[in-house]
Formats: sequence, C-alpha cells, structure tokens
Amino acid sequence: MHAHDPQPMEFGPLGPLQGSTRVPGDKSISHRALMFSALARGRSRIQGLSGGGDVMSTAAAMRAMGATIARAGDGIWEVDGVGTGGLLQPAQALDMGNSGTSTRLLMGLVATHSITATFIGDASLSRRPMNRVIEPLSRTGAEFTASPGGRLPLTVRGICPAAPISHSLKVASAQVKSALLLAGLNTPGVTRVFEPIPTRDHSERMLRHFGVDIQVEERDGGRDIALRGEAELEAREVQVPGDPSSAAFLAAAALIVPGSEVRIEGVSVNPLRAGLFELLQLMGGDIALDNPREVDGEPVADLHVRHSRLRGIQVPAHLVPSMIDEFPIWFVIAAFAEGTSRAGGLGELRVKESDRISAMAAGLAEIGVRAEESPEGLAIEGSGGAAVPGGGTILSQLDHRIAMSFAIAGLHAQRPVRIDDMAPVATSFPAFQSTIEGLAA
Ligand SMILES: O=C(O)C1=C[C@@H](OP(=O)(O)O)[C@@H](O)[C@H](O)C1
Ligand SMILES: C=C(OP(=O)(O)O)C(=O)O
Repeated sequence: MHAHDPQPMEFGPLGPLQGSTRVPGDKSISHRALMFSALARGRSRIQGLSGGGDVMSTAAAMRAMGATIARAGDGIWEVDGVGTGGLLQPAQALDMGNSGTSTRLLMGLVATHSITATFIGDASLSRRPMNRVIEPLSRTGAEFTASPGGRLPLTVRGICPAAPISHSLKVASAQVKSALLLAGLNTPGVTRVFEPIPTRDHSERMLRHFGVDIQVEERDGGRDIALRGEAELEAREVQVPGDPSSAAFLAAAALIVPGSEVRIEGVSVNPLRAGLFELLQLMGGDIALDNPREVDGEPVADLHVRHSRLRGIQVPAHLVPSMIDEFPIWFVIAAFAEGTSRAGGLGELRVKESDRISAMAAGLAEIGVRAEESPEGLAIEGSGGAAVPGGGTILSQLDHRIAMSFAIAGLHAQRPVRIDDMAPVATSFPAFQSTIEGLAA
C-alpha cells in the first residue's frame, strides 16, 4: 500500500552556499497545532504549517475524526474543531504513513474518546515500538490490540469517561509524554506526568496557548506536569516557527563547504530543541542566533552560519535529548572536524524511522569515513576539514534524515554520493534539494 517509486539521486560539490533562506514550519509544533485546533471549539488559523507528509498524515486523521481542515493560502490553514470529547468514529483505518509523532499522540487522543480506531503505517513505522504508549494508556481503561511486539497495525478502543493517570516516564520521550497529556484532555480530574529528563515541551506551551490549565514544576532535574482534564480548548491563531531539525541540514552545509555564509530566518530555538547549535558552537562553529524573539510562546531567532574549522568533541550527555533528531547530520559534521568525535547514550536512535546508529555507521563506511559503532553510540574520525572520499551508494531505509545527511556529505566529497531513494525527504522537507540549489546559485 505504501510502496513508492524510489528516487535515486547523486550529490556532489556545488560551490559555496550563500544567502538567506527559510525552512518549513516546525514538524513537532505543526502536528500539535493541527491536533489542538481540531479539538478546540470554533475556527483556528495556523500560519507556517509544515507541508511535509508527516503533518499531512495528522491532518487526514483529524479530518477522518470530524474536524474541517482547509488550506487558505501558502502555509495558512483554517481548522474548525469538534470540541473536547467530540471526536467522531473514523470510517476507515487511520493511515499514519511514516510518522511516529502522529501515531503516538493520536493514540492518546483516541484512548479517552468513545471511538475505536485502527492505526496503520508504512514498513518503517510498522517496525517501531508502541508499548511505551500502550502500557501507560491502558490504565485509562482504554483497550489495545497490537501486532506482535506492540507494533502497527494496532487498534485502540477508547473509553469515556476514562480514569486519570499518573505516570513517570521510563524513556525520555516527548511523544509518550504528549500522548498521556492528550489523553488527559477528555478525562475527569488531573492527569500527571513526571519526566526525569526534560524533553521538548511544545505540547505544554501550546496547550497553555489554547487555554488549558497545565502546571509544570521542576523537580530533581526533571519536570512534574499536571493537566486539569475535561478541558475546553479555545480556538486560536498559531504561528509555526521554522523547523530547527530542517535548518540543521543547511547549517551543516554552510559549516563544511568552504566559503559558505548562510542566514536561516525565523527558526525555533526552543532550548529543548537547540542542542545541536550549542554543540556546534562548542566545536568552534561560527553560528549566531540573531534577533531572538518569542512567537506564540516559542523562542525564535535567525541563524547566521559561516564555514568554520571544527574541533572534534565528546557530546555532553545533557545535550542529547535536545538534539535527538540531529544525530544523523551531526555524525556527518563530525566527519569534517579535526580528530575523533564521540557520542553515547543514544539507544533511542535505534528505534527511529531506521536504526540511525547502524544506518549512519554503514553510510559513513560507504563514503570512506572511519566510524566505530557501539551499542548506544558512535565514534567518528574527522577529516580536519578536507573533502571526504565520497562515492558509494547510501541506503536511505525510509528515513528522511539519513537521506538528507548523506546528501549534505556529498557537497564536500571527492566523488559524488549516491542516495538510493530521496523520496522519504518529503515527510519533513519537501523543498530540500531546491533550497540547497538556491543557496548554491
Ligand atoms: O514529540 C515530538 O514531536 C517528537 C519527539 C521525539 O521522539 P521521541 O518522543 O520518541 O523521543 C522526536 O524524535 C520526534 O521526531 C518528534
Ligand atoms: C523521529 C522522527 O519523527 P517521528 O518519530 O515523528 O516519525 C524524525 O522526524 O526524526
């Protein structure tokens, strides 16, 4: 059902990258903007929504459950919500495509409505673990029937009224946290989540923007979150900032291609998302966060990045959660630094769209970069700024971030790097190639 024609493509040097550009709306914030406005009463207006495939999977699911979602212009969407408790029984299985965030957050929403929904997805999503949400959500009284190993396809039989739950996260995961908070919206009483390690807090910030009573307190280095249920969300205007996880690829290109200087405007620099930029500064990268401001409760800045001599580094453990999706492109950046770079504590990377540790180790070997894989990490030997050998073919494995990371490596390689399939890039950054070409022109 999800088979697509592979789009093989070669990436070689294009010369220095120069000029200003923008990136798509933040994917995490876009999912939440659609879900919360679809749940609010009245008409919300979203500006800067990501047009990527993952966010469109969320839009299709919210429509299938009763919301009206219409595109009113470039990146502008209008959503008529159903009101908390008002989700309708979907007529067919909800197709989540490649999107883990859509799946796990919507499982939380469905769990506390009187509806039953089946979730399906592509081959990558169908390998990803869902027990991390099934187990805590089962305590609401909802029932789950999953494929072996807690995988898709799976069916959620929601319950209303549900029981409020109190849960301490076992893995640092904003998706699990958000699934439980979303389940709490249509539940009497207070839903509580404790996260020992803080993760991206877009759900908390945006629920507050939609008028929900949500309290966050710091405790023992983590966060206690309490959400008052039977919440009425009020329709809102939401402006979605640029996606730092997409900007990361352009920043990487500017850092490694000699002579480059690039500005990326209006990027989210939420401290729980901006770990990569801090790490690159520690490595000697010339990255400035200009014109800092706040947009609808989210910190935003313009990134100014220049080609830099980078020093290898051991990634400080406290930065890992705030750059969890940026490790594939960071491994590529490390391949151009001086000396060896190392990162550990990355077990979660093995359960993303691909096993990102082994996919990156295999790809780096393919382009002539020495890298050593360990159960939870990777060590990369850098070229000291010289072009890497390149050549070879990278298997993108239905993982947009693997495809984009090696495309960037090709921009400073002795021989072009071939990617077997660039189609997955459309899940988060459909204009990736044209944006790079625009900066090189
Ligand atoms: O909540 C979110 O929007 C996301 C949380 C992270 O996943 P985990 O919760 O599995 O760490 C991240 O990798 C994903 O791309 C988006
Ligand atoms: C892990 C990612 O997304 P998701 O979990 O939503 O599939 C990602 O975009 O890197």
